[in-house]
Amino acid sequence: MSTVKNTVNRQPPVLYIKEFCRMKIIDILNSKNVTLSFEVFPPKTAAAVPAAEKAALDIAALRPDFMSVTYGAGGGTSDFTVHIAEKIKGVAGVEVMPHLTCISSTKEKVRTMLESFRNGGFETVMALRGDIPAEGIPHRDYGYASELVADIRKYCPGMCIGGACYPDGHYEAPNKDADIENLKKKVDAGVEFLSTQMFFDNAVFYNYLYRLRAEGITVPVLAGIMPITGAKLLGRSVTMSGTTVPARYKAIIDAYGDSPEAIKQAGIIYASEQITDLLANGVKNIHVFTMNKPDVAEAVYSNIKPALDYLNGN
Ligand SMILES: NC(=O)C1=CN([C@@H]2O[C@H](COP(=O)(O)OP(=O)(O)OC[C@H]3O[C@@H](n4cnc5c(N)ncnc54)[C@H](O)[C@@H]3O)[C@@H](O)[C@H]2O)C=CC1
Ligand SMILES: Nc1nc(=O)c2c([nH]1)NC[C@@H]1CN(c3ccc(C(=O)N[C@@H](CCC(=O)O)C(=O)O)cc3)CN21
Repeated sequence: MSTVKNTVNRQPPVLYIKEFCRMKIIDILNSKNVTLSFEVFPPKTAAAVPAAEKAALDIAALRPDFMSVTYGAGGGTSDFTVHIAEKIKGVAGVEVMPHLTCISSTKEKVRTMLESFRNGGFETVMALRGDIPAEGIPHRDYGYASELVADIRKYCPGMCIGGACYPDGHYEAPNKDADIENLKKKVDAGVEFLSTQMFFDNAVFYNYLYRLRAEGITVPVLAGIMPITGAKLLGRSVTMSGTTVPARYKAIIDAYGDSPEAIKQAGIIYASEQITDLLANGVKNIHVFTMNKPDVAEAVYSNIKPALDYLNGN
């Protein structure tokens, strides 16, 4: 008589993505010559939800190719990431990629978040390690984004995964070569496209892209553009990104920093010019950190829309 071996399956059950969500970000990137996407961040408190919702929906009304919602970055809280993402997708019908960070998370929390992404109909997640909190790391389930990528692959097969990369090198990496080697591991773990940290010097980006391709990293790379609309934002951005600020940008901040209106317009012009140059040099995918400012997103978009339309054959 044969016996059936009673095996205990210790693997958690796999989460399947709902049928109805169909536009993965990688498919959007592959479907057009050039794309424009906008990033927003979630509110910090429940009281701030209506204003954040309105900002996100006003930005979505511009009809970018897709949007991303950060995971509690820059003072926001991850509690509202799914809520804001659902509004954008459900109300405006714009595809969304929620971010997910892992450094302050347990495996259980990651799984719960992935479940809520799946229930919200999201087919793409931006997998990040996340900023190290000032008060230290509360959990040690994850060390690097590549470990999160591996877990998403395991728990959510079929989920499209994006990752971050650093044209100026990540501030914790000993040098750019090591950073690119680590990036290769992350891509090999299952990242289908990359999105860069903000940069203000396109030459830095072109050089970086050349190095990625030479290392065999062939996935699409979204160029991350931050319109600097105030001197304070530049300070915060440099602190969080470690990116270099070209002398000509410093001169603009020095000249107009004290005039909110002048510096805002200068930031819009600088970002629009950066994007125009990137598109002219064959960069296909532009990702703008809108800082939840619909007027800034709209101004940048209207400057570059004719170029995008032309390159897309419209
Ligand atoms: N919260 C958000 O929405 C966003 C956050 N970020 C920030 O970007 C930063 C890093 O996140 P990720 O790029 O996802 O992290 P990552 O884990 O890919 O890389 C972080 C650092 O660890 C190094 N590293 C990676 N794998 C390694 C390995 N196997 N061995 C040794 N070193 C390794 C990298 O070179 C890099 O210096 C964080 O500060 C994150 O918060 C960036 C964009 C958005
Ligand atoms: N290291 C790092 N962490 C991030 O979270 C991050 C990046 N880099 N680079 C790409 C985008 C840019 N992000 C940003 C950039 C700036 C702020 C920021 O200045 N936040 C303000 C609050 C803004 C407001 O409430 O209006 C802050 O005080 O932190 C937030 C997110 C999120 N992303």
